[in-house]
Amino acid sequence: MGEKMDIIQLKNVTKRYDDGFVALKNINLTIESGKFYSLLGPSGSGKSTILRIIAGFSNPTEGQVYFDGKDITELDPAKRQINTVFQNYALFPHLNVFENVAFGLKIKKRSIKDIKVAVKDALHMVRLDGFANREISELSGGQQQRVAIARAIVNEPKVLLLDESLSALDKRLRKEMQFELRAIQKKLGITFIFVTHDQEEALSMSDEIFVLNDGKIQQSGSPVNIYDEPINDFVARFIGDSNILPGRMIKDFEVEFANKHFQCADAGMKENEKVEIVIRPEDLDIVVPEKGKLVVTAQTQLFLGDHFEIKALDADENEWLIHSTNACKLNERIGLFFDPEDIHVMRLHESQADFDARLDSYEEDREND
Ligand SMILES: Nc1ncnc2c1ncn2[C@@H]1O[C@H](COP(=O)(O)OP(=O)(O)OP(=O)(O)O)[C@@H](O)[C@H]1O
Repeated sequence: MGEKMDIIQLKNVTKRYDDGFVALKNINLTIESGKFYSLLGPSGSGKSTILRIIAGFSNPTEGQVYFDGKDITELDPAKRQINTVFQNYALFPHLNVFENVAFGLKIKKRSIKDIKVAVKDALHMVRLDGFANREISELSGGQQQRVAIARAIVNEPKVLLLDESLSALDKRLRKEMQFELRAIQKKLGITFIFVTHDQEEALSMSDEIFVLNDGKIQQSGSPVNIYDEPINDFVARFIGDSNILPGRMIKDFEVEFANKHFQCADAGMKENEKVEIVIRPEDLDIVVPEKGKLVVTAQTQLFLGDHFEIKALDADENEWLIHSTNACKLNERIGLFFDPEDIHVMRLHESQADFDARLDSYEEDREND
């Protein structure tokens, strides 16, 4: 694979639908060739709208879309070197696997010989050798998914868009397809842009994640970067479990929360600036009370296979979530130990009430899924 280059750019893209609803607010993003990207966000955050704009099925109200440095904002979708795999796969039920995959090439009037070779290669790529003559109704969900991918990659797109395309699969198959998709992307070396509202899925598959909320990009970066350095409490809560507490910067590298002063790894904020601190549950170690930086009392404990999830209260009744490989005694004082770099300090961006309302609607949507 050659040098990394920018393949898609969205510049100041705003989308206002006919009813006046603004689904995207001044989106700027850059996609490099050969990488696996996820657009991650709750329902209604604008993920599919971005995908439709990249594919050309929808036009931005303001702003430009560039492909390989050329402005394609007004270009017909069929003329873009971009293919989409839709959530419902949109396979033709009356055509068999071969005919489904061959469809686009037939429209392009490629020779029968070429089509046969290309379809065979595409089916091989998605590990469906020998399935060419099967009817769509004779395939499992995962196999249909793979036919949909074969049908897209047979056109040799430079970019493949995948819209919530694993959401119809059961959990086990979904995991399998996550590995499979990632493997296909690596083999092909083309850019994948994957839409999901599942943070674990995005974290495990992507080179880069764009976290979206309310029509805006909240944060972009590698999975590790987004997990370890969430930029605001939306991202901190959306990605993984967190302990989030109000705090105050004392000075560089010193922060106050839970009525105590702690060393931290953050600097450059104003003295007395109000902040929020994030500590991930797996960064808390349980120690004897005398050695703890904080003393809490464990209230509940759940065994989750590879760790215990413990909920505990500190002296101010702040609740702490702890992931521990060892069990602890309930209703007894335990110490919590953490390193300065495990404290992540966030500046305040939005009111708690606004955030809570959004989180509630996100959780409702997940429950309805
Ligand atoms: N044609 C339309 N007219 C008006 N509003 C629309 C239209 N299409 C989408 N929207 C609104 O734009 C917002 C973003 O929609 P979009 O489908 O991009 O979200 P999403 O993040 O992909 O959500 P989901 O995960 O539920 O698919 C939503 O509030 C949606 O109701």
